[in-house]
Amino acid sequence: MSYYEEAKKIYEQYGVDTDSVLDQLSGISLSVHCWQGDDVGGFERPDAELAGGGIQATGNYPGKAKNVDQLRQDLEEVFSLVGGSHRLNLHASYGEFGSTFVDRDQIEEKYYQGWVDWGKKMGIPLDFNGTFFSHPMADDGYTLASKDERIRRFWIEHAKRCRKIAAWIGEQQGSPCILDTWIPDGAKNLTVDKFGYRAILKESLDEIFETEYPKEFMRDALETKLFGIGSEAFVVGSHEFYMNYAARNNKMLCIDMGHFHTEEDISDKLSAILLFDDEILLHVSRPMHWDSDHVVLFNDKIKMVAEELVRSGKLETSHIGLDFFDASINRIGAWVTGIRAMRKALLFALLEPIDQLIEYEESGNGYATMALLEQQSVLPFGAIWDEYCRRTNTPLEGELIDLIGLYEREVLEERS
Ligand SMILES: C[C@H](O)[C@H](O)[C@@H](O)C(=O)CO
Ligand SMILES: [Mn+2]
Repeated sequence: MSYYEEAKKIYEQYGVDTDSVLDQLSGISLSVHCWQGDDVGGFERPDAELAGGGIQATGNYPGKAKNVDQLRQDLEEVFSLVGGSHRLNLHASYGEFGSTFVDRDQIEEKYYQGWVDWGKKMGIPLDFNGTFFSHPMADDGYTLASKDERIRRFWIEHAKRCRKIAAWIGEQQGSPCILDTWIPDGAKNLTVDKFGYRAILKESLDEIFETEYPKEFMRDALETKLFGIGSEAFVVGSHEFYMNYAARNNKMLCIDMGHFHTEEDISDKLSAILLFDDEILLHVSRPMHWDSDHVVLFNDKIKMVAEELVRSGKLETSHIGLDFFDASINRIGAWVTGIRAMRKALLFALLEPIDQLIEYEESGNGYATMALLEQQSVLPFGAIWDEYCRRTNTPLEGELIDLIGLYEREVLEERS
């Protein structure tokens, strides 16, 4: 009997059918962020770099993608090493702009046609993000909440164009494009007129959302945040702000695991949000002391998020995006590790004997609930994961270091 067959029998004793779990797992889409490949630089200008905006990429590992072709090449490598269904989450700054500079308030559909075509060829639908940072018009810390009307209008125009582009992408690919809006607006020091800034942001959003797009083409998500580098004292688009805005305006919340106090249990927020909202967008990340965007690992926090999605029965209407960027290590390895870690967490959660756990809980047998969860942690999960890799024609864990090393030597080291 194979290792998998043995493991399957063990899970059967808990009423879990591993074959149907593996089928279910393949169908869950993970939206892979394009920005791990070039440290959030984008391709608006040669050698563009992430600047300002309360986020930071640290490290200078060689081989980063310097143009769209290199990024696609890297992504194709990544997708060959991770199994299951995926989407690509594209930032507006990654368009194909040619040799002329195209400012953010001038972007149009045509700059993203190449990505849509590539996505269709790869069987990978796209999601989209407005880029409200790394730009002189964001240098004073405010974009959509700016008190400078010229700056505010510039970013409103960007946001409107992003929505139009997202709807166009969704229509072309036959799958709704999730548009995430994250703005860096906030202040390093004490801010007196918080109410005023938030009122301006609300006004900007109201105008941006005046145009309705069909749900089958695009959906809007708003990303909340507690603090950022350079916005330690005040973030306009806080959790409470967007919770209220989203609820009253029928928008989706984006919950980034790095955007809360590091001691907060992000997983606990999910059932509270999903009870009232049909959909949610997650930015799965691994904050270390701050919103550091470390590579996601198969750790307790990720497991707890995956468990909540499965236990709440809301996996179908949850959009799982990844948001990490580590410039200090092999970027392909970073991507692959993070994507696979999220997939492992989902598998781990899907293998739970939920009905039995609930039965114990409802009968007041707290010890049995705890004991059953402890048993789960020592079941042969690795055998099921290996089988998933086999069924999706992707490498086993033990093969990754060599494969990624090979790509590094053959491709990344050739980049000047
Ligand atoms: C690049 C992304 O837009 C960014 O990471 C955003 O999602 C965020 O989390 C900012 O802290
Ligand atoms: Mn994020």
